[in-house]
Amino acid sequence: MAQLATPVVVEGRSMAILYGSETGNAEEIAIELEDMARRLHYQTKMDEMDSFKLSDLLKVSLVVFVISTTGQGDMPANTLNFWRNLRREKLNNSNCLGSVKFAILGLGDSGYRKFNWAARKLLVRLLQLGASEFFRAAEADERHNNGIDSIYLPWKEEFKAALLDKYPLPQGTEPIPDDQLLPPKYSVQVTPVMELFPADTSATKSALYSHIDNPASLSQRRFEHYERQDAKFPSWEAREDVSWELRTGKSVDTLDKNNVLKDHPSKYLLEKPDQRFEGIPPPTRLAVPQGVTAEVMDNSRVTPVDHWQDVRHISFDLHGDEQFIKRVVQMLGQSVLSIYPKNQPEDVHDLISLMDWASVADQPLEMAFRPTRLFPRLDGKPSTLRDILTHNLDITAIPKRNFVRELAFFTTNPDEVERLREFLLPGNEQEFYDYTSRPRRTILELLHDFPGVKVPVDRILDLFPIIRHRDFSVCNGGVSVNVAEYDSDGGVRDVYPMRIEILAALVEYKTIIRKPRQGLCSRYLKNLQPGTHLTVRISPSRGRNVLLPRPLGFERPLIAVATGTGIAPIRALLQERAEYEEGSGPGDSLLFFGCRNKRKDYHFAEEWQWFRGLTVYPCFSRDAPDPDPSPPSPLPPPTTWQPQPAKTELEEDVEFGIASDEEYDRGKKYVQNEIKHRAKEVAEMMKKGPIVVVCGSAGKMPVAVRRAFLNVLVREAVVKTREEGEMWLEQRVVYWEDTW
Ligand SMILES: Cc1cc2nc3c(=O)[nH]c(=O)nc-3n(C[C@H](O)[C@H](O)[C@H](O)COP(=O)(O)O)c2cc1C
Repeated sequence: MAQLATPVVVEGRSMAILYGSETGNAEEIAIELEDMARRLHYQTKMDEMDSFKLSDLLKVSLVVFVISTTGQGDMPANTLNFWRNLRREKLNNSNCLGSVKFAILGLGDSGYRKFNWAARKLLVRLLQLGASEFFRAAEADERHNNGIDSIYLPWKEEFKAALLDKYPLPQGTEPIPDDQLLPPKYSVQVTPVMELFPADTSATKSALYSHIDNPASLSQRRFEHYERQDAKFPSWEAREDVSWELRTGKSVDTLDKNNVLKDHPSKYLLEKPDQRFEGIPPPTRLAVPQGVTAEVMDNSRVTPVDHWQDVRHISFDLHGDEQFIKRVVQMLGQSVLSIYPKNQPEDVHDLISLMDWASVADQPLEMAFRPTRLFPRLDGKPSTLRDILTHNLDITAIPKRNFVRELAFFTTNPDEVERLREFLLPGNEQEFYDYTSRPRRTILELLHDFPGVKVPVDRILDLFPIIRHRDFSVCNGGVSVNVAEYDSDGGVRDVYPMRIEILAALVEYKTIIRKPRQGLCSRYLKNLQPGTHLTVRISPSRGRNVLLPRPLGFERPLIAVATGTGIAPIRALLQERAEYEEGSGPGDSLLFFGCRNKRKDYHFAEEWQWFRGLTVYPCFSRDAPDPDPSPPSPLPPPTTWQPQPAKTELEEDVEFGIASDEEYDRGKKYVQNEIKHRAKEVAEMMKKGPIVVVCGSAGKMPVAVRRAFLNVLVREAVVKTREEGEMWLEQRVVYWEDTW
């Protein structure tokens, strides 16, 4: 391993690097910036914005924010507390951040209407509170040729130069070069066996399998220690010998000395050994902040097996006290369920073998200092390396630059060092992309390609990314259907189970290296068995404020547009509205639902008839034109609309690569075309100031749908121009997009 180069502690030279990130890009950049700052001898603190108090900003000499924009110009979820504090009214005109010097790098996508809004909002507020910008802000754009790197990489170089220029290093101190290894940021240590069992100083390896003649042997006590921790994960000796047994067909109860029984630890296992490497990760739960217990009740595939996509309808019972259930009910129809996926046992085993970690894999770890996002075990027991690799670290993520850079320090093979460093040289971005992102190569696969790499255990938290939770829109709503207040004897329960459902499209694909791939969470969900208990989190979805308080919002008509699993939040909303039918009653609803085939992915088709006042226009993009053109709704087909030549700006959907009117006429139905096709009906509803909800994949669809609405408003003379139409949508309509 390379020699350590320790940054010098320089008085007053400190930097906080705070990130707001949904999918990890901002976090990766924050990690890189921290590395750069440490090499310039800054004392650093890098974390999610939410883990930082406002007053902490005053304690460091410089603050760098790396923040992406999500939703429709929204702040990422892990910044919301920080942002709420920053916006408190009583801070107005206080100049409370007068001593703070900051820089902002925003990440966004100029395909969205509110490009980099999170960074812009943050910048404005920090300046309002008296903070000063010590380096110019930049807005990286996913749309550029090299994605966010096109702006970020040159910005980083300029930023580094500015730091050295404005805050020079003390005389005699030089920046630490990139090819020298910095000390780890986090502290991980395998608990020494002697510390676990201090009385056992005379224990020797020969005692390992001989506790019959040495009843207090180290191995016996050590095994029992692990056994108590988690019956499913015995010590490494057990694993090694189980695989030996499977290979040789010999029994574990063999004699290793005359008349001494080799009492194998696997005798104590509660399950058959060969089950332990089947695809199901152990159900060990993590102490997720605000997490709740959910029990899987059902996990059914809703698309036929011959359909390209496996879509799951999964229901859970949440367990909590009355107060908790009431809180959840308040937001149920407009909430997201966060799931924390785990790695597969065979992948973990594979990594342990590759890294030669078998001898320590099942020993408890001491983590004096760990990343905020790395949640410990819920049962309070110390995590082992195998635990961390199973539940916390994303060993099948696509390797990022930080990972590859660090890895070069942990191989003794000079060819591997050269190859790894080559990836990161300026000009080799495409090569790196072709090796990693394009084929969606995983960290585990990369490590197989570089067999000389042996990562020391104390580096794992610095090196491997942490598993991110995945959010799923809840697809059921309403109060009465969800709360079971009585147990089977009719008595009131202390704990109220509450049913919560999601619709999850599993990500499975073939890449250019022709290996079938599965997302981490998809693989986890696919194997999730009814009866499994897991820790989840439930939180309001972003559009909630617009639609609540109930039932006010529900008195307005609804125009819902969904594609694919985007139907999930809309089903929840419709169920919520149905709750109020008896009272104030919801307005009429129109649903435009886009999918491929009527018989394959028309989710919840059989349910729509039960909603009063709902008209559904399904749009099947891959079905042949219906021989019977009558729509499945009681409304008469429109008579006034005629396809127009693509003359006006409003009709240039083709520019977006989406279906044109001609394609529509050939039977390719897309939601945006159908909206235009139903212009009269949509316009009538638009005049009533409806709630418009657009859910599904981000990108072209929401843009095309908004254009279709503008098209309708102009064609049907609700407004005169597109600009007026935009104002109509802003002011007269509640327009909510939930896309991902
Ligand atoms: C669902 C979704 C919504 C987004 N909304 C916006 C947006 O409103 N404005 C914008 O500039 N970028 C938007 N983006 C682009 C992200 O900001 C960009 O991909 C960024 O690199 C993500 O960084 P992160 O991984 O740190 O979250 C959106 C991306 C997604 C997936």
